[in-house]
Order: sequence, then C-alpha cells, then structure tokens
Amino acid sequence: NRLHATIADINFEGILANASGVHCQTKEELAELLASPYVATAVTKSSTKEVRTGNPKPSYYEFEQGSINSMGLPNNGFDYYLDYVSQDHSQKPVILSVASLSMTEGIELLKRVQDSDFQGITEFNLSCPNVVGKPQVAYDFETTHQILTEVFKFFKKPLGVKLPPYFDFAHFDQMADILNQFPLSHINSVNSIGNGLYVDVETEASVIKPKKGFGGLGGAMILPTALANVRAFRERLNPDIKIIGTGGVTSGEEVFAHILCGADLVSVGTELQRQGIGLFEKLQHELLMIMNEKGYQSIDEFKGQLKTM
Ligand SMILES: C=Cc1c(C(=O)O)[nH]c(=O)[nH]c1=O
Repeated sequence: NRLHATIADINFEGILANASGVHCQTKEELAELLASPYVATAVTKSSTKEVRTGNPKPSYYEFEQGSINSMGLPNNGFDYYLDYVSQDHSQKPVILSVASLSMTEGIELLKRVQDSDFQGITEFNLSCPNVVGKPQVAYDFETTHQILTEVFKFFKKPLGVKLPPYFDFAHFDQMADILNQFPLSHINSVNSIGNGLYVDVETEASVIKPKKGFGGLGGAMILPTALANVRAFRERLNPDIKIIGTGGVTSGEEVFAHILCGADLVSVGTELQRQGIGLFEKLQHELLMIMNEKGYQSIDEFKGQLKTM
C-alpha cells in the first residue's frame, strides 16, 4: 500500500483520520468512520470520567477561512469509549482520546486503560482550550513534565499526547526536551488555536455563546501554524515518537504538506465537519494524484523531506 504508517508497532493502512472532536462522539459515528476504506483509524472524542453535555449552544461556528468552537468537552464518558475501543473493529486500529480535566482524573483514567484489555493507542489530550476555568495543561511545562512522569510510572501501553500549537522557538525547544524524556508513541499536533474571537459585523456580536464568543480556531486559516508545529517537533523529537499532523487540511495538497513536514498520519477536523465522510475519498485521491505527478510510489519517499532555501 502506497499510503501506510506505523505507530507503536501498529500498522495503519492509509494515513487519514478524523480530528478528535469531529464525527466521533457516538459509537455510530466512530463505526461510520471505520467503515470508510479511506480512513486509516478513528480517534474518539476526548473522554472524561463523567458524561458531559458540554457548553451552551451555539458552541460551533463555521466561517469562510475556518471554524471556531467552544464545545466544552461534551462526551459520553470514559467507560463508553473504553468499551467501544476494546471491541474488535474490522481489524482497524482505533485511538482512545482521554482528556485531563485534572491531574488526578487524568491519572485515574489512564490507570483504568492500563488495567483494561485495550491494547491500542491512547492519546492524552493536554490541550483542551474550552473548559471554563481550566488552563491548557501543555502550556504549563512544569505541570506537563510532572504529569508525564507520574503516568509513565505505571502506563506501559502505547501513549501519545495531543498538543496545542506553540508559537515560539523557545517553547518548541522546551516542550520537545520534555517529550523526549518519555517513551511516547506519538504526538498529535495541533489542537485548535485557543481562544480566538470571531465577530459578526452585521449583528455586532460574537458567534458562539460560551466564554463571550472566545473559542478554539480550526480550518484552513490554521494551516501554517499546524505545519510549523509538525515540522518543529519532527526536527526536535526522537524518531521513535511519531507525529499525527492535524490542522488546516482541506485537500490533498495540505495532506501532502503535512507529510512533507514529517507527519505519519494526517487528521482532519473542520473540513470533515463541513463535508462529511466523503471527504476522505477526495483527500486520498488528490494525494495519490500529487504523488503520481511527482513520481512518488510511497509516502516514505517524501515524508519529512521538506526542503529549505
Ligand atoms: C477536548 C476538548 C476540546 C474542545 C472542546 O470540547 O471544546 N475543542 C477543541 O477545539 N479542542 C479540544 O481539545
């Protein structure tokens, strides 16, 4: 297969996935993702100990260049997703996303994953920007180091982290130094750009209800930030830590760009929300067309090979 990847000794046929949060809250949505031949894996909505309804609506809004969301971590509860990922899914891997509302809750949930039958990949979301009163863990380097140190005392299964975007070389360096200390399966970079604000000039109002309109930005407009983060971490992380590139993918071009920057898998959020599951066939077709034009037989020939001047 020309499109393949391996994370933590788990083989993926194809390289496309949903971004956690989109089309992944229910077992039906997850099953629909896995049923697509163009989807390599499905990532669950980040799960918390308790079921959460999330923030008041409207909490999601699409505009031409992207989207803004302050969903507030609505999910059907950790048990629901652990149960789902523990079942066999047509031989396709499923990634279990776990949120960290608090250090103790995150640790407790990961302990339950460790003690469960689930043998797949877990992704620890350290970057939810929309839980009122809760900072994004991964912007606090000391706390991040502390949590990962605690986790890896007991967690022996494949574990990755979902990161927020960083915007400063000192932060790329500091975060990579921390991550390289742990046997992580992967990073997923980037989560939405936290706390943007979209204003509707006609109504003179913000467009989502929670947090006075502040929310995480996604879609086309975050592509350069997403590519910068994928590239920066690819250059800094040890090669055993793979990368799921997320952010700004609307066509095969952006999938190609993410891979060129070093992504092993590529996940799609806003555009998937817009276009539905049919998008994956379009993305895979366009990627293969680009590879044919360039004479690439396999992903491995150009992965991480971004040229600079
Ligand atoms: C898990 C919560 C997240 C949410 C949310 O549920 O509000 N939105 C995002 O853009 N990223 C998240 O990580």
